[in-house]
Order: sequence, then C-alpha cells, then structure tokens
Amino acid sequence: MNDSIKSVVLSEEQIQERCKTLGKQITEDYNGKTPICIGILKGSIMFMADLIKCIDTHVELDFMDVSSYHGGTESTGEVKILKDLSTSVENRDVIIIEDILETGTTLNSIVDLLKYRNVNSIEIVTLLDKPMKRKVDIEAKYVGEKIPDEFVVGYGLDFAERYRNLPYIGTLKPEIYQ
Ligand SMILES: O=P(O)(O)OC[C@H]1O[C@H](OP(=O)(O)OP(=O)(O)O)[C@H](O)[C@@H]1O
Ligand code: HPA
Repeated sequence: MNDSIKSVVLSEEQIQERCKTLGKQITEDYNGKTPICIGILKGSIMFMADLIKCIDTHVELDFMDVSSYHGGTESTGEVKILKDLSTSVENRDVIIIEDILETGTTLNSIVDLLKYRNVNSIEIVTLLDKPMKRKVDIEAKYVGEKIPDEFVVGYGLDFAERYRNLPYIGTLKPEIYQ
C-alpha cells in the first residue's frame, strides 16, 4: 500500500499534534456542556477516535453516513443520506466531525438538516480543508490543516474504498488513478 504513495501530507505524529490542538480548543469552548459529536461516515472514523480522546469534557457520540462521491475523485454534487442519526439533536450542542471539507456540498446539506431539527448550536471540526475547491459558502470553526487542491488518501480517506487504513495522509502516485 505504501508503494502507491507519492508524498506524505500529514504524518502520524503531525495528525496527533493536530488532534491535541483541536481537542484543547473544543474543551475550552464546550466547558460545562455535553455536546453531541456527530461523525460523518466513513472517512471520519480514525480522526473522530483520536480527536475525542483529546477532548476533556463529556461528549455523546452519534454517526451519519452520507455520500456525495461515487467512485472517482470528483464530487457529483449530489448528497444522499445512507444512515441517519439514532439520537435526537433538538436543543443540543452539535459538533460535526469530518475528515475533509472540499466543495462544502456534504457539510452544507448536513448543517441544513440539523438546523431544521432545531439544534441549539452547531459547529464543524475538520482535519483537512481544501479552500480552493469550495463551491458552497461554508467554513469549519476548527480546522486541522489547510491543503492544496490535490487528492489525498489515508487515515480514513479513500480512493475507490481503498487506503482508508493507511495510518497517515498522503497523495497517490498518478499511475494509481489510471
Ligand atoms: O466538501 P465535499 O466536496 O462535499 O467533500 C467532502 C466529503 O467527501 C467525502 O465523503 P464521501 O462522500 O467520499 O464518503 P466517505 O467518507 O464514506 O469516503 C468526505 O469524507 C466528506 O464527507
Ligand atoms: O482528497 C480527497 N480524498 C479522499 N476523499 C475525498 N473526499 C473529498 N476529497 C477527498
């Protein structure tokens, strides 16, 4: 699997540093509250697991599975709910946990849906942000790393469902796409 990687974007150590920094900020901002952390499947699983260990206030967990990518490396712009929450978010403080924010289509749909369900507050934490790819006006309050417009894999992020189990984040060699 490592043979397919062209360059490392965030090493395991760098990812853990980002988790500590973001966890500290979230701990300070949510002191005395019990937010619901909503992990967006499947890409956020590793980041969510590491991040919540760095948050020192009570949190509850839930998951949503939505899909905006169907195969390749470009967004289709369509968002489909594959798995909805199992808890009510009414009057709750919600933190959405994402692996990557790109066009913003996915998060925009989720934020709209959760606002419609009358959340008390809603913020986004994303490990990676590709601001150059944004098509929808949405920003995350907590960002691990801003990256250029290059397709990345690892640490939950996939190419055609592979590479999610790579412990770091990297770019793929061009021959892998062909
Ligand atoms: O800002 P956007 O352009 O909407 O892109 C970001 C979304 O795309 C990826 O999910 P994907 O639909 O590929 O599902 P996955 O997490 O299961 O891989 C990623 O995990 C984000 O949810
Ligand atoms: O760069 C990416 N890699 C994997 N999945 C993604 N979903 C949006 N952007 C990406």
